[in-house]
This record gives sequence, C-alpha cells and structure tokens, in this order.
Amino acid sequence: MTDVNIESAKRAAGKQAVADHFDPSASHVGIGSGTTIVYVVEAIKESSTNPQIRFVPTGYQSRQVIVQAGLTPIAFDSLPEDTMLDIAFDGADEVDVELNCIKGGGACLFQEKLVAERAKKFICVADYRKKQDRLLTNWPTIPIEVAPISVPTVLHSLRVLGSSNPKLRTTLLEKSGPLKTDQDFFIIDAPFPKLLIAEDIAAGKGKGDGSDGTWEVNKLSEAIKALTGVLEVGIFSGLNGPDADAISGKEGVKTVTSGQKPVAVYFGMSDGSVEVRTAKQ
Ligand SMILES: O=C(CO)[C@H](O)[C@H](O)COP(=O)(O)O
Repeated sequence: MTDVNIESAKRAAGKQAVADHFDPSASHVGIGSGTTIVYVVEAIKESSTNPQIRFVPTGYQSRQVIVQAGLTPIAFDSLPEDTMLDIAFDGADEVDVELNCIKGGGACLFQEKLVAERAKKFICVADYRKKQDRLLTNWPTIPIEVAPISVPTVLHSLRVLGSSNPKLRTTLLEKSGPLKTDQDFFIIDAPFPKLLIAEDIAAGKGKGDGSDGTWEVNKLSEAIKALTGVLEVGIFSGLNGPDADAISGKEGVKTVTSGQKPVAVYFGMSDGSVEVRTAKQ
C-alpha cells in the first residue's frame, strides 16, 4: 500500500468524522496531534467559518495546524474551570475492539489526555493500519512521558513489569540525544505482549495483572502510571463519555481517571471507505 493511499484513507476518515460530529455552533473544540488531525481541521475549515469557535490544541504542532488554518486557538489552561469542550478530535496509533487506544506516537500524549478528558465527546480518526482487535498487535510499544531525571528508574521498573526492552526515544536524524516533549520531558517506548481485555480474562487467557506475563489494558495503564517519574502513559482506556459522566455524578463533568476513550473511531480503509467503531452503550 502506497503512502498516497494511506493519506487518502486519513482524509476520508477526517472528513466523515467532521460531517457526523462537528457542530458549527460549538464554542470549544479540542484538536489533537499528528498527521491525520490535519484532515479534520481541513474538513472543519470547509464546513464552518464561525469565528466564535475556540480551538484547544494538544501541543505545539496542533496549535500550528489551528493557526495555519486561520482558526482561533485558546490554551487549555485559559479555559474556565467549569467549561467542557463540546467535542475533541484526535488521531491514534492503535485501537482495540473496546475503543481503548495507544497514543503518543507523536509524543503529545499528556496534553492529548487532558483535552480528551475535558471533552463531552471524544472522537478518533485513523487509517486502517490502526484498526486491530487488541492493543500492541501492530503498534509495538506503549509511549510513556517521564521526567528526565527518572529515566533509569522507570526503565528498570518497566522491565520488572514485563517490558522486554523499553527504550528512551531519541531524535537521531534531527539532533543527537533524547526527544523532548512540549513539557520538556522525555518519552520511553515500552514493548509488552499483546494486551488483554476483560473478556480474555473471563475466557482464561491470562490473569492480566502481570503475574503470569499477561496484562489487561487498564491494569497495565494503572501500573505504569503509578511509577514515580511517569507524567502520563499513552494508553487511553477505562470508561468513555456517557459512562464517565455517570460515575462523576455531575452531568457533563468527567472524573479525572475516566473518559479517556473515544466514543467513536473513524478508520479510513484501503478501498476508500470509512469504517466506524462506536462505544457499546
Ligand atoms: O498520539 C498522537 C501523538 O502523540 C497521534 O494522535 C498519533 O500518533 C497518531 O498520529 P498520526 O495521525 O500521524 O498517525
């Protein structure tokens, strides 16, 4: 499959996601990072010229995409405390059948998670390579953002958790040394075996707590997040929108630890079609 087909698949997914979910009367819209989100912004630009909409970026690249499209950015930390985003769009590196995602291929996972959790509706767009049954099928590692001073300790702890060869991400071509995130932190990419979901545990495919070498998605996310030095882990799991609202008890307000999962993922397929995976209600 050529890059041209992959780009067309991304564009088709972005266009369809915007047609289905973007409301031109929205006040605040989150915009993720990566190459696919560019097509979402392109489609938003085509569908609306409403100057009242404020777009919340998930990092430097995302802000540039917003500004270059002539849209108005607003920093995440300028949002009033009680203001939710009407919607957030973002890409993903891999998505499983439950809509759990791996994110952070572009090193923006921390701000992406902040924005996803703050959105009433979180929608992902991706090409067909990202559509898998389980996480870590095609995408090889979990991206983890860490404080620079903690790198050796976190690498060691990840090996103890069962990661075969976690590595500090470097920028070999552009600059020698580790890649720095928008927070001036580092990224560790940690391989693990394919991640289980609840039905795999029920079917006896493993304990999913690391003790037998298997991990369930949420358990691994929690175990990595608990390591001192870890700012954020690139697993977006747990509950999604409506369920998360129910847990917080306040309509339209999500808890901090849930609502990371999209309610729908749009996959641009190699034949030009778009497949949609939605959250089970
Ligand atoms: O999580 C991300 C950046 O941290 C991106 O959304 C993810 O890597 C997908 O990127 P692309 O659209 O280029 O495939």
